[in-house]
Amino acid sequence: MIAAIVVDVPSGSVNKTFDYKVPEQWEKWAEPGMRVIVPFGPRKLQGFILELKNSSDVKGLKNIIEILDPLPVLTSELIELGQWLAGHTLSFYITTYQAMLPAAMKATYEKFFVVLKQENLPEHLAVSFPRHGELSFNEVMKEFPDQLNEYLSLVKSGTLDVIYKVKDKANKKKVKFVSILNKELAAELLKENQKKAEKQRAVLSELLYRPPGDYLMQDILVETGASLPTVQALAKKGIVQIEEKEVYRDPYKGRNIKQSEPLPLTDNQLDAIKPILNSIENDQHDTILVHGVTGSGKTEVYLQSIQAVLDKGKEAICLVPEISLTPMMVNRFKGRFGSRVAVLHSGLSVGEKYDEWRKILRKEVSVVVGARSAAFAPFTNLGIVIIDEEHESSYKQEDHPRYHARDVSIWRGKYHSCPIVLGSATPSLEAYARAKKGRYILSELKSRVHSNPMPEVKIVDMREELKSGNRSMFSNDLMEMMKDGLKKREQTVLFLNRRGYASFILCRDCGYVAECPHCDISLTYHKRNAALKCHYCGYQETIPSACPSCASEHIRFFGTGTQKVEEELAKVLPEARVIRMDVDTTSKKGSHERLLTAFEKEEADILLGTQMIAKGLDFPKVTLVGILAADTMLHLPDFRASEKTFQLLTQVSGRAGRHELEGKVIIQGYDTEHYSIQLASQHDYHSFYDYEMKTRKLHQYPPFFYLGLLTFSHPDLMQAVDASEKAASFLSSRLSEQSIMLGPVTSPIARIKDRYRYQVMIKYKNEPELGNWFEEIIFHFQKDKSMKDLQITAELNAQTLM
Ligand SMILES: Nc1ncnc2c1ncn2[C@@H]1O[C@H](COP(=O)(O)OP(=O)(O)OP(=O)(O)O)[C@@H](O)[C@H]1O
Ligand SMILES: [Zn+2]
Ligand SMILES: [Zn+2]
Repeated sequence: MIAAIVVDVPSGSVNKTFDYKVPEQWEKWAEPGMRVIVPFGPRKLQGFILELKNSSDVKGLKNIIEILDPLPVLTSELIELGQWLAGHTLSFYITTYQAMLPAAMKATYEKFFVVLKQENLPEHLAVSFPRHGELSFNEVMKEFPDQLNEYLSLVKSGTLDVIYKVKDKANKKKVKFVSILNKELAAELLKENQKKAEKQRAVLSELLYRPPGDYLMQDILVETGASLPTVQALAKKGIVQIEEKEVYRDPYKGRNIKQSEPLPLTDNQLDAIKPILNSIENDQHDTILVHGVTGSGKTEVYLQSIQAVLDKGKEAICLVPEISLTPMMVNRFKGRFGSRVAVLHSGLSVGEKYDEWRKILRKEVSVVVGARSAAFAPFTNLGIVIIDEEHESSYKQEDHPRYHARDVSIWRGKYHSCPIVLGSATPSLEAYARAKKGRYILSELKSRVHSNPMPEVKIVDMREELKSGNRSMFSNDLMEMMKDGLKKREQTVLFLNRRGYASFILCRDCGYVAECPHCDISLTYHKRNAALKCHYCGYQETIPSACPSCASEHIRFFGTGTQKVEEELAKVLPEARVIRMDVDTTSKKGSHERLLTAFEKEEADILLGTQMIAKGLDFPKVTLVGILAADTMLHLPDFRASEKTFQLLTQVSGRAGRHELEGKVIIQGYDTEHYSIQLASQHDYHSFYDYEMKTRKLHQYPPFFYLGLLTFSHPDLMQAVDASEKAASFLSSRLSEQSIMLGPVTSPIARIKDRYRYQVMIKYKNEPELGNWFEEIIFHFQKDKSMKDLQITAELNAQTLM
């Protein structure tokens, strides 16, 4: 039997499968989708079996060394999806398959020195080798770095050899259980009245007191104060039995989740769910865009759609952006579907994620709630994929494979003939345009559930405030309303828009801004360790006390951070209890949840935070939302800047007045005339859509054109320019008339990690060969040995130009 295997070598010449022989003893259970270890040149590498066949054209095939999985980890659907995805995102097969699996299943490789000729090994090195004769390469690097050359020359002379070992990180958690094996012996021992076996007797009486069964060793030890050797002694005597069993690490263990029943849907919700249920009923693939204003009850529509899918014996995936995957959100799903829900998000440990994933593979759950990569959940009877907050940019992975969860989901929807639901209060222009064209079904929820009005929004121009003598970061209106809220014991959400808000160091005399010496980007100020950091390469330096350019002492931190707002709040509203949520206060595991729960229990009056409080929160007592610095994002070099601003303001405003109490919103900024701010304050998505579509059309941006992007980077500027020019001339002779080529030009960030970056952008409507041309370009430069420092990234449907 022959296996076609894709091997863990992400490089151009190996994006294909290799044939290996399946050793006889494994022929019975080898299956496509299993991970294997194979020899590859001098190394051992991980790979996936994609296909089994009877013959191969290749002579002298090597054997598979090991099959890692007892069952396939990639379903036949995922194998097919991976091949499509590799083409669609211009990535390697191996990279796409690895992206579908939890990180724990990705092999790591470790190098070892082994002794071939003991007699030639110098004494001072021989002592470092453990008895089994294998010394880890990493250990040498760490412990004896200056001996490395000596080791390497011994490899050359044949005294030592280097071997590679594959390490599988996917460890299962095993836990010890104990049970009574022989009741009579136990009873006998209990009767004895010796002092010395006191602890043993405590264990036995505890076990005999309980109904017969296996008990967690840990519990028994805690209960009786005995130690493990005590129980092991009992096991030796044949009185008890100790067993190791595999258990799942459950991140939500011990949590009390209130069960919820389906709510009777409002008329609006009934209208919105109709096309979804119709699609489920008829096993039909449709993409349905649910455009529902904030607080319109989209989640209930999702939950009841999922119920309909489960009733048919099928499975459901619900994707949620990482930052709104709050415990509150998880509880809504667990409350409805209980232990049938698995959760996948980055807050889980590698082991926890692996366990949640295996529950899916083993069909122990039928609902998955998770961030982007949950789109690959290995269900085999998928009945629906729901993408909440469809417009979120985090659904696009900005690293290989550069996939969009929406595209992956729609592919799967076609495969399983089931509906894909996209939901948002502020749909992406792409999705809404497709819905208008009839490619998606449009389902609108125009009003809030409790038929509350949308909150009243007031825009405040901070330049006017300054003119009238208010130098604080809060406008007079916002101050008044916060005070009012305090009096009425209602709650306030204060949102500080950080994205695009450079917290950099600026010299007030000469305008000098501290920049990274390796990247063309300003350094970010970190108060906690008084350092300046580069977010692209990790470079760090201490804050200068004088300007390096003019020696002035007026060099200081510029920009508003949440910490600063908190300090100011303490000055102007000392009686208010404030909870601050940002990367600093939520870095510890569980702190995110703790803070939100405290706010929910009304232990604070004001929730102050950044992007992480913008979405999904549903607190009945919140009546005021204040948005500080609403316009900062508008100045980013990003054609989506207006769209992102509109979405963010709408989402944040939507936190106010969701239940019985009416809500109010204050938007503060400097560029408040901008249409994205004005229209967000009027909750007018449709006018925003029309206006923004006109600008996109005028400037030939998505959704009217796709963006193809080729980025060249090289330590030598001229080489980067040269390569990009060659590529541009190659493309310009091939592109159709309708397409537009821009560049080569420097990338918006011209240098990262000492590599200069140049880009060529193609705006196109229909260019079926473009992917092939990009690959040809990459392949061409890969063959060119003089260009080995060149890196190229290619994208067919770029979301940003950064
Ligand atoms: N049919 C219903 N009857 C009563 N209450 C409902 C109903 N549907 C939803 N709700 C409640 O209305 C509130 C808002 O619903 P939900 O959070 O789902 O809105 P949403 O559309 O997801 O809003 P956002 O986009 O702002 O997150 C929730 O507290 C929810 O429990
Ligand atoms: Zn200066
Ligand atoms: Zn840097």
